[in-house]
Amino acid sequence: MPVTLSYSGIILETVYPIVVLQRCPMQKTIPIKNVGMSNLVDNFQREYYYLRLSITDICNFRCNYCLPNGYQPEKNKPSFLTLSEIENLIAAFATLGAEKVRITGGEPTLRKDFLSIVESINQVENIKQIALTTNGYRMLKDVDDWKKAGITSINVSVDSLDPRMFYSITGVNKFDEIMRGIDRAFDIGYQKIKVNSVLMKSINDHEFNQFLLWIKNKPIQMRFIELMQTGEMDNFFNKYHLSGKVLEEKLLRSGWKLLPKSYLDGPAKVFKHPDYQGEIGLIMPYEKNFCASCNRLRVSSNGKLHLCLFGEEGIDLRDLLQSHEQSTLLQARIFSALQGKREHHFLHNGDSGIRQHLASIGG
Ligand SMILES: Nc1nc2c(ncn2[C@@H]2O[C@H](COP(=O)(O)OP(=O)(O)OP(=O)(O)O)[C@@H](O)[C@H]2O)c(=O)[nH]1
Ligand SMILES: C[S@@+](CC[C@H](N)C(=O)[O-])C[C@H]1O[C@@H](n2cnc3c(N)ncnc32)[C@H](O)[C@@H]1O
Ligand code: SF4
Ligand code: SF4
Repeated sequence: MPVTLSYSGIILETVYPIVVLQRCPMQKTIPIKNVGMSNLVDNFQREYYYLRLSITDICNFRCNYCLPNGYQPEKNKPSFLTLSEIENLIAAFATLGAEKVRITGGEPTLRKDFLSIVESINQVENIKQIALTTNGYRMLKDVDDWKKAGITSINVSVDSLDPRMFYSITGVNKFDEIMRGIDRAFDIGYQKIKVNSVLMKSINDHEFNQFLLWIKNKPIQMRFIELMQTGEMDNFFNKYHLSGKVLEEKLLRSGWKLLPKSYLDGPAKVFKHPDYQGEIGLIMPYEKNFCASCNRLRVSSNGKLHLCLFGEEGIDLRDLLQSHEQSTLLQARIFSALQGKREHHFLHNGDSGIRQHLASIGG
């Protein structure tokens, strides 16, 4: 059944009625609740203030859980969003209420115009945080420039504190340099660094106590991420997935306390202990209700809006990123698409949608 919606006086033709109909098969009037609101709110009353923007899917690492064979160039692939397309995109999201942009990839810092991208996002009114997720390859050399350009917070992936294991997971022998990059970030004034580690049974789970020791006197938020199943994994997931619940119980037993969350925070459950300067974050996407607090949307490096980390093909925005004058239409398309966002992922059924690996969208 076609449904006509309007946003800021513009008639929207498509509102993804199938999703809505599946939720209420008996209803003739479709209850789209958020029509006419200027902020990004979905049909489950979740609000979106946080955009994860992937600026490239190229990566120079070969993480065993992500790109075990390294980055494979594709023929006839669309080019990455240009600086001006990114400016138009961020301006539209900011008008819709986004306050935080996370730049991710692939490895985002490999883009030659990385600093210009950050600088231009920094000019957009209403954007309060520009965060970066990086493998840390360029951190030691470039973190000063990142800060000057406007990066407000950095998440860096370090899957092991043992340099040999680090090499075996990532395929890159840069452990010491990445550690020095983190130190440099503190030296130049970052108050906190978040470190991501994908939890893998018998690969790095035995390092938990070393990680604790590491953050005792450092303001690091050490995050353990449950391995998520993606299309390119064969037996990897079954062999190595470990629930973060075990760590949560351990933390609670030894006096760590769950901290409250801000509306701009990502999905980690964050714990604090009076004897530690650092914090522990657990990202547990297989936990019940993980998606209830979803506050983020994603745009891929070729300009597709992804409502969920897992799932659909993406909604092309690129034709509306060509000039500032298209902003209202662009906002309308984003708003309309959001009304089709699903309540949660279907990872429990082994369904990661089209997601072959997380480098394609930035995690
Ligand atoms: N399933 C799922 N995983 C997510 C989501 N957001 C982030 N992650 C995973 O969390 C891990 C860390 O992500 P980061 O890029 O560091 O960002 P974040 O945890 O959202 O960080 P903050 O914005 O600093 O709170 C990655 O492995 C992501 O794939 C999400 O919405 N759903
Ligand atoms: C896709 S990477 C992109 C940014 C950057 N290259 C990096 O590694 O930080 C973003 C995050 O996704 C995580 N990730 C990748 N594949 C994953 C998977 N299958 N399960 C859980 N986390 C994953 C990585 O550990 C990293 O922290
Ligand atoms: S997790 Fe990040 S660094 Fe590792 S292969 Fe994927 S995109 Fe590259
Ligand atoms: S899996 Fe999808 S719905 Fe759930 S938190 Fe992540 S992006 Fe949001």
